[in-house]
Amino acid sequence: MGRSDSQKTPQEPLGSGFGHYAAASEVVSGVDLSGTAAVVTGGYSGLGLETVRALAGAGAAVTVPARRAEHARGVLEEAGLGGVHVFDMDLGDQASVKRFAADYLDSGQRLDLLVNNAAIMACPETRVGPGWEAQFGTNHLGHYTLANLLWPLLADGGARVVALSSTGHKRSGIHFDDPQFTRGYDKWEAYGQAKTANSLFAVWLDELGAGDGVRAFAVNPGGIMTGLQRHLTQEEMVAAGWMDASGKLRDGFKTPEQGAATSVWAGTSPQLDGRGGVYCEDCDIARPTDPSSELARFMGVDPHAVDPGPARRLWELSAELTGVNAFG
Ligand SMILES: NC(=O)c1ccc[n+]([C@@H]2O[C@H](COP(=O)([O-])OP(=O)(O)OC[C@H]3O[C@@H](n4cnc5c(N)ncnc54)[C@H](O)[C@@H]3O)[C@@H](O)[C@H]2O)c1
Repeated sequence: MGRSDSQKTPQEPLGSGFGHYAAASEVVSGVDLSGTAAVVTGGYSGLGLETVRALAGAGAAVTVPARRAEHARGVLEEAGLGGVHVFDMDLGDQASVKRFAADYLDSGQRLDLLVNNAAIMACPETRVGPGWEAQFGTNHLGHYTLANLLWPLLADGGARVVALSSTGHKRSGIHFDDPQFTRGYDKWEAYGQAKTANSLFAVWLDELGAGDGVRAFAVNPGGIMTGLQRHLTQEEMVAAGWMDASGKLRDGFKTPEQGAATSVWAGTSPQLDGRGGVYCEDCDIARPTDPSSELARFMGVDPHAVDPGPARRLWELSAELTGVNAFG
């Protein structure tokens, strides 16, 4: 298990040929995923729903673990995706994650792709589980436990794991001295920590899993208006530079179907065979952030989000907090 440094995938683009606005359906056009199975968290709204649509459209059997399963079933049926399996799961509740993982393992299904897509963003200070900061507890620790408990199936299938990160990672590394923000809460710093955690999780899972053929990728989907912004006022979105005062989005925003493209690409592209542990955007491996570029706020990956040192330390912290570690 594990790899030597010389086998690491460089954080450099491959030239996938898909542009910024490629749609998820284009990425799987002509691709046959029948006989494969995927789990997509939060796969009934925003990017998750479009990820499910693309994967199921290409023939994959898709399961959506959902906090509101009845609601999720209704949405999926209305979207013409009634064949998608839906289970209950609240990522902020470790017992619920464990129940879902046990149910999935019992279901006899295989697992070729896990998309850790669900998240909350910039919420008011909230605690989950034993007092964990909600964005860290939900976006990172929930998915950490889910992937570790599904590890036997991931390893069986030589699966890929896709972890949704964000340009939000640029806002913060991991606060190893106070990961739960007990000394003062900042909603963007907490989202930044959680999205850095999603990326570092992919880096270290890839390190641990590559020997068993399991490869992991972090994905920045780009900017897309979805339910994720529910905790923000229009003034805050203007201040963030996402829209002008009239509410018009800045250039570069994507539709949800375009926003799902990089998740689908990272989960299925043969170009990534034998690679992993990298941060992707616009259907390619992202470049490291170029500080001289005007787009540096929105594009590229900051070194702290792909650094194996904190990635390993975060894994150890997560194992200690959750009591779960498939590699312990
Ligand atoms: N929309 C953007 O501009 C953007 C930008 C960068 C990254 N992302 C990332 O993309 C992913 C998808 O976001 P989206 O924009 O589609 O948002 P969304 O709000 O439409 O979807 C998030 C999903 O997560 C689910 N979820 C939230 N809390 C949960 C919990 N406790 N248990 C189970 N499920 C839970 C929600 O029910 C929802 O289905 C997120 O990881 C987000 O951080 C989005």
